[in-house]
Amino acid sequence: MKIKVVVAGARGRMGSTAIEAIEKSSHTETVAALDYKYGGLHLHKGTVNNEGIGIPIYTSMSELMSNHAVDVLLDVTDPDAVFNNVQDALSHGVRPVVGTSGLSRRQVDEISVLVETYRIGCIIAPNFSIGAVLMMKFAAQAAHYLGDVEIIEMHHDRKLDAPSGTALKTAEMIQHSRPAHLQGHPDEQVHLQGARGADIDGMKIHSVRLPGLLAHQQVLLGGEGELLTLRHDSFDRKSFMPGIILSIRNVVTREDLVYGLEYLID
Ligand SMILES: NC(=O)C1=CN([C@@H]2O[C@H](COP(=O)(O)OP(=O)(O)OC[C@H]3O[C@@H](n4cnc5c(N)ncnc54)[C@H](OP(=O)(O)O)[C@@H]3O)[C@@H](O)[C@H]2O)C=CC1
Ligand SMILES: O=C(O)C1=N[C@H](C(=O)O)C[C@H](O)C1
Repeated sequence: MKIKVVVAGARGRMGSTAIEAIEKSSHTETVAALDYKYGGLHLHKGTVNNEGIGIPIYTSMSELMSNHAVDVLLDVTDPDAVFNNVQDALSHGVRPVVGTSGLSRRQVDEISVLVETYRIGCIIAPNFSIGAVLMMKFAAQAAHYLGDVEIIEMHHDRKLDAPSGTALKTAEMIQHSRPAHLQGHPDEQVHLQGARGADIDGMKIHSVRLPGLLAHQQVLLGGEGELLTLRHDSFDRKSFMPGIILSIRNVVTREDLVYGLEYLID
């Protein structure tokens, strides 16, 4: 039996690539799209039609559930939509796999409580790319020895949130191995607001948005007379697909919340 997946954000860049990957896998199938508009229409290769071609679009989880058996919700929408979608899925017994960035720490904590209440699995993956997850793990390992860190994340100019979910998760992972401390000159003078980037425990995060980019991150770790640079590049959204399929297959086996793909890979 294939795992039945509903995709929220199915018309978008990630959603349409994910549907192709879900269809290609012998373990998964897409049964419907959850959207905020176009209910009653169908979606085929990212295009909405009224000819019944492709998967049906629903604007309510209850209506969707009364027409289809569903195991997993893949959410790749936007920061304003994701939290409601996850709450809705959990209350309908559907396991969320969340790729959407921009969830606050408080929202993640609330999702954790819901997961415990309903006792069904949920995976939140700030980055589905295995290479990016390795870069984050290596950065956390390296920060134990080289504790002065600056993160530069670079994305396409259609991205809504800054800093990226990946940069925030990287900083969070580094916080476990790096005691909080001031970096740079203690009497530093900033003459242009934002010049030194965002600050987490003294670590700096810089966000670049440009056409031509997709998703890239450098973690710079400085020591006396040396610099370690860890860099990851996603050149194609296909880089996220193995992580999505891994998450969908894994979430159906669990009853807890996983926040980060590093817990699914050794
Ligand atoms: N975890 C990971 O590895 C990755 C995560 N992402 C994240 O995934 C998200 C989507 O990225 P991307 O595909 O580039 O963005 P897109 O803007 O291309 O796609 C998002 C889609 O979601 C739709 N949408 C908005 N609100 C809702 C809603 N309430 N219900 C259903 N659909 C909705 C949008 O519709 P409309 O166009 O009408 O607004 C749009 O079609 C972002 O948060 C991004 O950061 C991206 C890449 C990798
Ligand atoms: O918006 C994107 O494109 C991406 N968003 C995620 C993030 O915020 O980290 C993951 C990846 O970087 C692509």
